[in-house]
Parts: sequence; structure tokens; C-alpha cells
Amino acid sequence: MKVCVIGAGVSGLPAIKSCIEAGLDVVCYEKSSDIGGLWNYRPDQDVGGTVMKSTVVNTSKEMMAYSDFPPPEDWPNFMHHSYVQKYLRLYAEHFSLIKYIHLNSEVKSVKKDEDIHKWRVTLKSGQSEIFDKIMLCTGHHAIPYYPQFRGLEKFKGKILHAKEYRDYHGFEDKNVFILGIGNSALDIAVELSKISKSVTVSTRRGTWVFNRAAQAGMPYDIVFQSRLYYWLMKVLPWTIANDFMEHRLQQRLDHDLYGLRPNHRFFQQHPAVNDNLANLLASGLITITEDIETFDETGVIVKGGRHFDADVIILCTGYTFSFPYLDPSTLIPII
Ligand SMILES: NC(=O)C1=CN([C@@H]2O[C@H](COP(=O)(O)OP(=O)(O)OC[C@H]3O[C@@H](n4cnc5c(N)ncnc54)[C@H](OP(=O)(O)O)[C@@H]3O)[C@@H](O)[C@H]2O)C=CC1
Repeated sequence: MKVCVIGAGVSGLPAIKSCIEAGLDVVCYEKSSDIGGLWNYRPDQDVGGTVMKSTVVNTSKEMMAYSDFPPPEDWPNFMHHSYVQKYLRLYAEHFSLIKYIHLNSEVKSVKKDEDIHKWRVTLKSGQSEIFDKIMLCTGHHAIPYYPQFRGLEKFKGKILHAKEYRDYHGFEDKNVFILGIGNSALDIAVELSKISKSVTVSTRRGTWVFNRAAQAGMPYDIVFQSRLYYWLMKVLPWTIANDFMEHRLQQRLDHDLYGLRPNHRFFQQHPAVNDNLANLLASGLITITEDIETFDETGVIVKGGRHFDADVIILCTGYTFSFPYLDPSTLIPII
């Protein structure tokens, strides 16, 4: 059986490995010039998504590792993206995956040939090949989500999406207004807080903020993966588990005081992970504010009427995803 893996990132690499182990004939097409997907930091390119220069992954290496290939012991628990990329390369080399990967090979279309019940994969170069099965490993952090905001067109400053943000250059002494409070928003806010004139983060519903370093500096996701916690999670009612977690987080950072407390309970949503936020809020270097009401030429008006001057608005509003190369593109419905 012949399988085509599209994308040579974190999912594409183990997909190739699994195909080889199952004795399948596998070919992987990767549109950029290297493996790694998001973790292949490409400051000057706009092919697919990429991390920012200072990104440190917010899952510990113990938890994010492939189970059959742990990262080297002496590497940090939370890896800078350059280590993640090195790790992916080691993995690909260890399992001899590189020879199956065709770099700079963008898939233009994947179409079912109904006569032979197989898939025709056509590259941008025009080359085309038939496969029995296709594995779509193209990720979901490459297409920015741009919500519609009333009055945004009035704003005269610069507007960009987090996807375009690479590093702090160009933001020195600027009034920066960040929209959204996911991990992109907080990573960017922390990075700019000491060099920009002001950094304001607007959120419509707040978030719970976790720290990478839990007790004794241990990664939070290891501390909470103990048998005791598993057992507690099984026997305790959700509300008590939520009370427990929220109480712990409140001890590190008063979510009410800084306008962060969300309406949802801790286990209902993906939390933000940030070790520097509490300190920077206490230092007045980052301000959290309400949801957007509207915009004017010089800045942002939030619910309640407060105005924030802004030179730059960064939309950290997340990503959407689709499979534009699928023909028809609705082949996989996205809800
Ligand atoms: N260091 C790391 O490891 C990093 C990891 N990541 C990961 O990448 C993924 C993407 O993160 P991120 O880019 O932060 O995107 P997210 O989807 O996590 O966050 C998007 C944010 O935008 C807000 N938003 C969306 N639409 C609107 C709107 N119309 N009005 C107001 N606010 C809006 C959301 O608010 P609401 O919650 O109300 O919908 C939310 O706060 C996540 O899984 C994240 O954990 C990202 C950066 C760094």
C-alpha cells in the first residue's frame, strides 16, 4: 500500500515512522525547506506557521516527547524552540525518516480518482502521483483568525496578527495594545513589557494562568501527573477539583485583583501558561483590560468607556484551519 504524508512536522514525522513500521510504501511532501513545521523558525518567510524568536514550549519535554524517543537528559525541561527543532531532527535521523521526505514540495491538490478508488496528489511543480491513502499532517496554527471588530478601520496605527510577530524589533517605546489572552498574547506581552512604552492586554472573558514551574521548580505537568492526582481526579466531584486548582492559582496570582478571573471553571478551558505575568502585572508593566467596544484614530475604547492610546494593535486572536488542497475542500467538514 502506498501512503502520502503531507507535512513533515510534529505529526508528520511519527506518521512516516508508523507507515515504515507497518511495511507501507510512504512518501512525505513538505512545502517548506526543512522539517519541523511550526518549530522550524523562519523569521523571513511566510510559508506556513512559525514560532517567535523567543518561544519556549509550555509543555515539559517529559510530557511532549515521543514515547519511544525521549529528549536528551541534560536538555532543559521546557525547551526553547531551537531545542524542539533539534529534537525533531534527532528523531528523524534516528528512525531514518529523512529519505522519505521531499522538501520544498507544496501539495496543490489531493483528489480522489473514483475509477481506481485511489488519490491523486499534485504538487505545485505539476508533478503528480497516485496513492492509496493520504495522511494530512498540516497542523492548525498557520491560518490566522481575524475577527471582525466594529470601528477597527478608523485606527491609523499599525495592525498585525500574532502570526506575523517574530521579535521585539520595531516595538520599542510604542504603546502596544494586544487583543486576546491566549499563550501568544501573553508571550508577546511579556517580551514587549520592558521595552515598549505600554502594554495592554484586552480579554473578553479572562483566563486561568498556570506556571511552568510548580513546587520546587518542577514542571507543572509532571507534578500533576502523579498517581495521587489521577486518583483524586477520579473520585472527587469536578467542582472540588476546580476549587482546588483555582485556589492554588489564586495563591500565585490574584486573578480578581488583575481582572483575569474568567467565568469558566479551571478544567473547562485550555489555561494560559506564563511564569512572568504575575511579576509584570505587579510592576505595572502589563495592564489587563476589558473587551473591545470600538476603535478611534489613536487607539482603543474598551467596554466601560476607557480609552487606551495605541501605536500598534496585535491581534492574538488565534487560528483557524482548513485543508485548501483537498478537492473538494469540504471533504473533511470543519465544525
Ligand atoms: N509557548 C508556547 O508553547 C505557546 C503555545 N501556544 C499555543 O498555540 C495555540 C494558539 O495560541 P494563541 O495564538 O494564543 O490562540 P488561542 O486560540 O489560544 O487564543 C485566542 C485568543 O483570542 C481571543 N479572541 C478570539 N476571537 C476574539 C474576538 N472576536 N474578540 C475578542 N477576543 C477574541 C480568545 O478569546 P476567548 O478565549 O474569549 O475566545 C483568546 O483569548 C494554543 O494552543 C497555545 O497554547 C501559543 C503561543 C506560545
